[in-house]
Amino acid sequence: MTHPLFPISRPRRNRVDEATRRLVAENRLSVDDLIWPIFLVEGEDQNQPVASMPGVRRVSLDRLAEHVGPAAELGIPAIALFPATPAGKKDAEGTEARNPENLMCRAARQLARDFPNLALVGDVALDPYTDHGHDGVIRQGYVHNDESLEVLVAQAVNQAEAGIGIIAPSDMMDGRVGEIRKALDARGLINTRIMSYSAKYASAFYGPFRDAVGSGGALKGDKKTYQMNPANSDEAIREVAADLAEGADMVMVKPGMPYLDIIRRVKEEFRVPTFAYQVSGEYAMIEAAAANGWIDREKAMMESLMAFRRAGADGVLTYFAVDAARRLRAG
Ligand SMILES: NCc1[nH]cc(CCC(=O)O)c1CC(=O)O
Ligand SMILES: [Mg+2]
Repeated sequence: MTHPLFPISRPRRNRVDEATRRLVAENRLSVDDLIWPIFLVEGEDQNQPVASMPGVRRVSLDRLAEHVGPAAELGIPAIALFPATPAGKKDAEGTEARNPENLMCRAARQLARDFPNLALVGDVALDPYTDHGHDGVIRQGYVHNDESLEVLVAQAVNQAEAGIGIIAPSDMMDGRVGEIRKALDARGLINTRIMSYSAKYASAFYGPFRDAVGSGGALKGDKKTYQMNPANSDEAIREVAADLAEGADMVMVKPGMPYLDIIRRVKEEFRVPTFAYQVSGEYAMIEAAAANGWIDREKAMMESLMAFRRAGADGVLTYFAVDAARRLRAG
């Protein structure tokens, strides 16, 4: 049985050549949609490869301008900063997070000076600074919500005062967006934006990232008492609603590709700026398959990024940002 409209209707007509395909394309990916996560390391003249993330580097501050320059020139609007902290600067309370001279703050001041048009996204969570690798402080074996808030707020204010324009809490403590907003406003930082990792799942896809920042080996247990259960979807809607009510300006879903359904639901429900994080494990999978010759790296990269746009994401944090921007600029 053929479709009753066939052969009058032939869906393939609109796919017949490149010009027509371009005309009828429903979604577009642009350089404006990209946020590039970068890793910072202490020391001098450091540009270290991350084994599980081919092409991704950890750089010291004296090599930072050279690292970030191409992204700025390509017009990528924002970069997200992640510090690798030496073991000697970690403790149970994440004290280094409040140090105005910590690596992240020094990087922020330098970048704000060298690249004034580049938005800086600061990850707020204690895992770079805790010797147990958790995102908050531990009391009686439990990541204590309310006591963690105090440190996270101090961390957020510290970053904002160093020039981070977009504060991105990734810790998943309850109430942190509201407390951070209040503290920023109290200091007159009314235009410091909050991009909340609202629906962040306890995921196996963060493995290579924990390698990159050196928090993986340290992590005791898992993050299931604060990050979301991958089985849940309605809960993501409640999390986003709470963060928006507390003052989040933008929300994020993380990881990305395995959670496109969540992005779609969040976008449809709230119609607010919604971002996806294509996380380290997703990047590593594409790179590994490409290195084996099993998939075409560039095509898989561009297809994965378009998938986020189609799902409803306004932008994507992706380790592919620079390569994708080059590709988009080339036309
Ligand atoms: N709060 C820390 C944080 N911020 C971003 C990522 C992961 C990013 C990635 O995998 O690319 C993580 C790891 C975690 O929650 O353990
Ligand atoms: Mg929450």
